[in-house]
Amino acid sequence: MRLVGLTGGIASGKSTVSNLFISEGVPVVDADVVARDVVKKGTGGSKKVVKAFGNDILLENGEIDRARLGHIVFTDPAKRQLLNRLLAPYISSGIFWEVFKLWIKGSKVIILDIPLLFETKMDQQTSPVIVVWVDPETQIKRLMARDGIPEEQAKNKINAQMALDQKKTKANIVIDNSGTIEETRLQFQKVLNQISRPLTWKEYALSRDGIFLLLTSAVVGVLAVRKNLP
Ligand SMILES: CC(C)(COP(=O)(O)OP(=O)(O)OC[C@H]1O[C@@H](n2cnc3c(N)ncnc32)[C@H](O)[C@@H]1O)[C@@H](O)C(=O)NCCC(=O)NCCS
Ligand SMILES: Nc1ncnc2c1ncn2[C@@H]1O[C@H](COP(=O)(O)OP(=O)(O)OP(=O)(O)O)[C@@H](O)[C@H]1O
Repeated sequence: MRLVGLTGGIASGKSTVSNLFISEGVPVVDADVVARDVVKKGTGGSKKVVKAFGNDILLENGEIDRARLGHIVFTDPAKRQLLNRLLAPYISSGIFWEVFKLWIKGSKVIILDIPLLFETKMDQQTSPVIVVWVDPETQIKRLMARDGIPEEQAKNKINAQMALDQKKTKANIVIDNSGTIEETRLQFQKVLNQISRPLTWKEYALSRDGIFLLLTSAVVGVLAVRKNLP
């Protein structure tokens, strides 16, 4: 099974690219969806967040007021770190569970759409890592339009993450989503071909599965030889 990392900046187009993967039948685990599930009313995640941030962040129906919590954490780095620290274990086990279910179903390639892939070091579990890049002017325009927020708020959200240009330098594959959706689709097709081909022997040998297989074979081999020794 191959876990492919998909990341980028806020509103750079990760969901847009994820949807292209889904339309080609490649399953995607979306960390934002997992992050929403783990703070639903009554969950352990929700209780932790309310304990740390107070009842003020709750809506009348008992669900977390995401806009309000977002406003707090996107303007205060210490509060953001606190929220990240509280939710990280729930989010990573949620992602693990989604991957496990897909693995049981026999999925050979799974896309992990994780906005904070590098920040949480989850890039170490994925290969290759795809970064969806967009030029800064387009990013801010799309973010303001999508979330209906003013420029200052959009900048706060962008600055809450590792700089997109830095993410680009860490990528194995970059999709430039500054142009039209059609231009992105063309780049996507090439990436799809790239990740759908089987691993070469060298890639397999260097992958964790390959190393595991090699070590297991070595141990089994040694045990078998020792058993037959006089
Ligand atoms: C702050 C919250 C309440 C805002 O909720 P909201 O519904 O407005 O936004 P949504 O969840 O759809 O996130 C939108 C985008 O914001 C960015 N973002 C979300 N959380 C963070 C964060 N902690 N740090 C930096 N950027 C973030 C991501 O690019 C994400 O795609 C929410 O994002 C949250 O609970 N974040 C903490 C959990 C987390 O780390 N999520 C990211 C998954 S790796
Ligand atoms: N190539 C494009 N041309 C025009 N609009 C686009 C393009 N790609 C994405 N968009 C729009 O930009 C916005 C952000 O895109 P998208 O939601 O895919 O980003 P994202 O990286 O998943 O965001 P987030 O980090 O918040 O989850 C959306 O409104 C989307 O419709």
